Formats: sequence, C-alpha cells, structure tokens
Amino acid sequence: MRCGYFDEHRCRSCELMGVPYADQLADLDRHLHEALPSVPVGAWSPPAFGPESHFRNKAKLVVGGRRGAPTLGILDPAGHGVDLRECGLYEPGLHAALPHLADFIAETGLTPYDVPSRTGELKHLLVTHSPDDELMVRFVLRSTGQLAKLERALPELYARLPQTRVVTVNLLPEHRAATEGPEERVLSQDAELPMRLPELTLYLGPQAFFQTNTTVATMLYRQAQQWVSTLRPKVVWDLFCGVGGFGLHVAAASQPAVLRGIEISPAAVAAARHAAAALDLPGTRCVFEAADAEQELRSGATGLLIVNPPRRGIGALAERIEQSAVPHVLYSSCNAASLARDLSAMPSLQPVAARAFAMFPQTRHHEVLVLLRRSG
Ligand SMILES: C[S@@+](CC[C@H](N)C(=O)[O-])C[C@H]1O[C@@H](n2cnc3c(N)ncnc32)[C@H](O)[C@@H]1O
Repeated sequence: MRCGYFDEHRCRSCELMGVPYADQLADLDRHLHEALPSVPVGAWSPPAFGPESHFRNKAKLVVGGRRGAPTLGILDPAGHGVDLRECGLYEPGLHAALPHLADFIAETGLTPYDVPSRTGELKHLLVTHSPDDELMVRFVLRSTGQLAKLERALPELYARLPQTRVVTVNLLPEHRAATEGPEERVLSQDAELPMRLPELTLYLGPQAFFQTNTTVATMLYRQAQQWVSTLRPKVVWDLFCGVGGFGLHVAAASQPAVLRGIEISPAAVAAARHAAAALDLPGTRCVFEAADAEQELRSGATGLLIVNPPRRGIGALAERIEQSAVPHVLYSSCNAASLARDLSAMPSLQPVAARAFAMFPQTRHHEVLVLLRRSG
C-alpha cells in the first residue's frame, strides 16, 4: 500500500507503510513467536489476514481548521489541524461519508476547537461504519454551547447521509489528550448500530468497544468457534465480553447450557443482551452482567473461560484462573507483552493452539488468540 500523506510526512501513524504486506505478516508471526516462548512451535497456525487497505470500520478524527473550513484528521506538532479525509485505511462506505460530514460541519457553522488558544467547540468526529453500510456519527464537543445548533441541523445530516443510523454528542469539557468524555447524549431515534456479521448481529452503542477490522474480527470469532467445537463445554464464561462477540459466536456453534458474560460497561452489557435475545439460542441460557471481570471468577468455576481484556491484560485474574479447576481458557489479546506475563502466571495451563490476526495492517499492533489446556 502507498499513502501520499505518509510520503509527504503529513501523517506518519502507519509505521509499516510501504513495507510489502507479505513481509508485514511474516514479521508479525516472528514477533509473536519470540514474545510468547511458552507456545510450542507446532501450536501456531499461519496468521489470519484480510485486505491491507480499506479495512477500518471506525474513524477517530480530530477536527481542526476554522469555522466554515474544518479539517478532519490529526493535529500537527503546533496543534493545528491536518486534513486526512482521504486516508486509505477506511472502509469504502466510511471513506465516502467523510467529505459529506466535513461539508455538514462547515455549513452548520460548528466551531472547531483550537488547541493552542483553547477556544472553539467541536473537538473530534468519531464515525463507525457497519457491514450494512449504516453509520454511527458522534460529535465530541467541549460544551453544550453549540448543541442546539447541531440538533437543528440534523435533518440536513440525514438528507446528506440517509444511511446515518445513530447520532450522538459526547462531552469532553477538559483540555486534555482524550478522544472522548464520559457523558453521551443520543440525538437520533436509535442508540445502537447493528453490526451484522455472517452468523449473528451484534449491537454497538456509542461508547462500546468493537474490533476495528470487521473482516478480521469475523475470522477471529470463527477461529474461536473451531477450536472450541471439540471441547463441548456445558458452561462458557466470556470475561471482558464487550457487546458479546466471542461468547455468542462460541455459544451459537457449541450450544452450552449456560453462557455467562461479564463486562464493566453497563451499556455494552445491555447491547450483549439485545444480541442474545435476537439470536435466540434455544438450548443456551445467556446471562450478561455488568461487573469487574477481575473479581468475578469463583473458585469452583468450570467450563470454558474466554478472556479478551484491554491492553493491560487480566491482572489478578490470572492467579484466580490458576487456582481454579477451569480446564480450558481461550485468551484473545491485543498485547503480546501482557499476554506473556499472564501466561507465566498460569503455569498449569499450557498453550495448545495459537494464531496471529492481522487486525491492524500497516502498523505493529496485533491481535493474537491462544487456546490453553490445564495439564495434569
Ligand atoms: C478488548 S475489549 C473486548 C470486547 C469483546 N470481547 C469483543 O470481542 O469485542 C475489552 C473489554 O473489556 C472491558 N473491561 C475493561 N475493564 C474491565 C473489567 N475490569 N471488568 C470487565 N470488563 C472490563 C471494556 O469495557 C471492553 O469492552
């Protein structure tokens, strides 16, 4: 893949831009073999990958520039906007929507936030694109000062982009390097974006986590189904379950009696319940709860444990798993360093299968799935 923004030094975010994709995949595999020495060489499957460009379902854009002429992209070192709306990582439907969103912001007269002077209102534009070509559009504002103006202009947004399903405002009053704040106001009728995957539909709320590469996420869930298919667990735990992707895919394929999902975000839990109800698995009781996954596992727990934590890993949960009788763990990680640390804290569980997933081409970020089996 080539990128003009990269070549012109306007954006250097994609550290591997210009490296042939086959070399990127080979390097990813080599890096994971080295970072995870406890995984036997024979346990690795070749990396799973999708297209090297036009794969991102989500754009996180800093809004810069001035009223009537916004930029959508990043900030330069002086804090001024650099427009990257032609970035080749975005899915085609997302790429096509960005000029319309820029025009909408310009015509509505929303004032981009100016970092050096700490003035203005619109800080970020967060856009998610679904497999059905629908959009969730989130405006991150400094205050509610221009909220009424935005609400009045919504018919114009729907006229320009009729595929817009969810529109929200997120409030980030502080001057800090965060993408969004805790307060979200839904302006549209719908509050969730349906993400229709080949086997089931997940529902994505504004602040919920979803893998950024829908094609590779589908491969990841399918791999989980395949590895679990011979285990036939009666109980499946999905810890850090988000909107339910792993647990529901595995339950749909393996029909356990119980699927128990634990997730810290109540909104994500509500979305997972929605997906479970829509999927309607007659033989499986699906229970999703908002709780701290690191504290939830009881010592007598059995069945299959799926964990898919944030970058920091599973923390104190590793010791609980080690002390439990859980026979199998399926660990999906976006950070090989924390995964390696967690594996060494669970010496009774041996890696029996592993695979890299090229979730983030053009960068060194990765996803890796490992199946562990209790020995002895
Ligand atoms: C990498 S995402 C995994 C989401 C999901 N498994 C999927 O396939 O999309 C990590 C999730 O862990 C949640 N989380 C973070 N800390 C948590 C905690 N202490 N207990 C439970 N969930 C937590 C986050 O809200 C996020 O949804």
